Amino acid sequence: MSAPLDDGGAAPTLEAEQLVKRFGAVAAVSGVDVRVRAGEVVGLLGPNGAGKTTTLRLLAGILSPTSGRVRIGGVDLAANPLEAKQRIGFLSGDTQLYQRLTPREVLRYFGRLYGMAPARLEQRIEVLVQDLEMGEFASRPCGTLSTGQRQRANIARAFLHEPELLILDEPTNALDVLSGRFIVESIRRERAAGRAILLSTHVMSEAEYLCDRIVLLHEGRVVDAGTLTELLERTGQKNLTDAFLHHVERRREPRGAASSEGEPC
Ligand SMILES: Nc1ncnc2c1ncn2[C@@H]1O[C@H](COP(=O)(O)OP(=O)(O)OP(=O)(O)O)[C@@H](O)[C@H]1O
Repeated sequence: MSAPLDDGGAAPTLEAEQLVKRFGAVAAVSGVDVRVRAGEVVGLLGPNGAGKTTTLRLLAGILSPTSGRVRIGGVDLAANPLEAKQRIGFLSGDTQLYQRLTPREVLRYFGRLYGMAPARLEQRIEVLVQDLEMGEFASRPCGTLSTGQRQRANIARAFLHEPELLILDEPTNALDVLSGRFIVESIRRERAAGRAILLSTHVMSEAEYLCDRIVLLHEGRVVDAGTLTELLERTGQKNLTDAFLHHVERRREPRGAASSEGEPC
């Protein structure tokens, strides 16, 4: 099933329709629709191999879809990739910083790639160094930074050009509780500033706290989508972990054994 994942209202910043991605015989993504509006955090959840990273890469223009369409701020990603990508800040799960450059130098490098005016770029770097509390390590080579420090620098890179859409692949992966909460709060600030945010996570408590809507992906398809309240009501569960397990385990049952519970959206 695919879901429109939308509740009406203003035009979404991100709009993807019927995304399909095959790698040879592997159907990684099989007809996914996603919409995210300004000032909204949407969480993409699913078990390992569900297609989360592939979906985020398709939406960020890192991968081309086998079929389907993506628009960012109304700009078609396939037809105008440069214009569409200017509107995106992407945090990939495997982002590597240049080991010998400092976070400030990395940000300067990417700011130039984004075509930012020098004065604005320097101002943004200082704002991000302050907001993400990077002062202590912003002038040290990235190769010497801890996991949490590196992730702050990666997040700064995604936020740098004030894109209207943030696509974040597991932004708190491998971080301790304090560092994770710090990143979550920085994402909430970006939402308050009006950005549209799509992120993947395996941390259910984080999704419950942060996400305005949640999309559950399983075997490349959307199996449920909505607010936390809607997901809990539909599955009759008390928390997101149980709602998630409800969907995954239901799909593990032998063919024909799954209940006739209506598919939402
Ligand atoms: N380049 C590729 N070539 C072949 N298969 C791929 C490729 N990239 C992803 N896949 C397959 O597509 C499916 C979805 O993978 P994907 O990485 O998108 O899942 P995921 O939900 O992000 O998983 P995880 O939570 O483990 O990171 C998997 O079966 C994976 O093996």
